[in-house]
Amino acid sequence: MNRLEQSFELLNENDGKAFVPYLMAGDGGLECLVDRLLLLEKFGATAIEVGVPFSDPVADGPIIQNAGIRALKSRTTLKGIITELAKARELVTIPIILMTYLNPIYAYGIGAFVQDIQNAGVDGCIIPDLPIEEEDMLVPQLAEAQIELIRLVTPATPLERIKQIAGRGKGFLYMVTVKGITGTRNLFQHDLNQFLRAVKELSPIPVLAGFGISSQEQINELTKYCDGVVVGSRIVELFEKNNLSEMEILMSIFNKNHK
Ligand SMILES: O=P(O)(O)OC[C@@H](O)[C@@H](O)c1c[nH]c2ccccc12
Repeated sequence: MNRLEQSFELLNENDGKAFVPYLMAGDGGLECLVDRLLLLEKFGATAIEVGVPFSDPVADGPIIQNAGIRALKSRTTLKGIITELAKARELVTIPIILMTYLNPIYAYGIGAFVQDIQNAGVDGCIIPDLPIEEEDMLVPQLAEAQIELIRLVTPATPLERIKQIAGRGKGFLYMVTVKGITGTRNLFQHDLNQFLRAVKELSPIPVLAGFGISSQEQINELTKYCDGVVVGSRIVELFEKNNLSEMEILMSIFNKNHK
């Protein structure tokens, strides 16, 4: 069983909810990546989504776009990130999910990419611009390397397609909460809970909500209807401000040491 499946099994046994923070690799310099991953693990992360900076990040809002620009300015490369992740794997026990657009993988070479991330102990990938119709170019190799592709559905995805997408995955289904880009928001569409419930019903694997989540209130509300949350922009912002105490507070309900 893959590390991701294991983590979710453990959560289920304890009636727990998952917290998956996102960070941009190379923001603040690639040399701080391992320490940041360790910190997120200590604060109670279930798994960590590690973003690869890219020049045309079509799904990203301003906070993550800017983090990507900072990372690219400090000359972060996919190769460099994978090298750091291999070091992290010796210390970090929770699953690592690499989030990248397709283009950097393509430029790296698909075979080399899969082999290198497998050696680095990566457990999953999120590739937002890889539709299920095109998966064959990559997913068989990932499956062979025991790396899960985490697939996304959004409020614009028809129910029939949600069923199809959810039925393919093993790790978790990423439920995008908005028809839009990443970034903190105060309000969600009023029918979001209904949508979450419908997705949850259709999905044989855990469902995590992401996009626009930045407060404990939002987390408490959303996790009534799903198995956990992904938080990106808020975490990126707190790392940038070096406001680690606020990060610890945001994650405190997930930190078993505090219970
Ligand atoms: O930043 P937010 O609104 O908290 O959303 C999570 C998100 O950042 C992270 O999962 C992510 C960053 N870039 C992406 C691109 C596509 C899908 C997901 C992502």
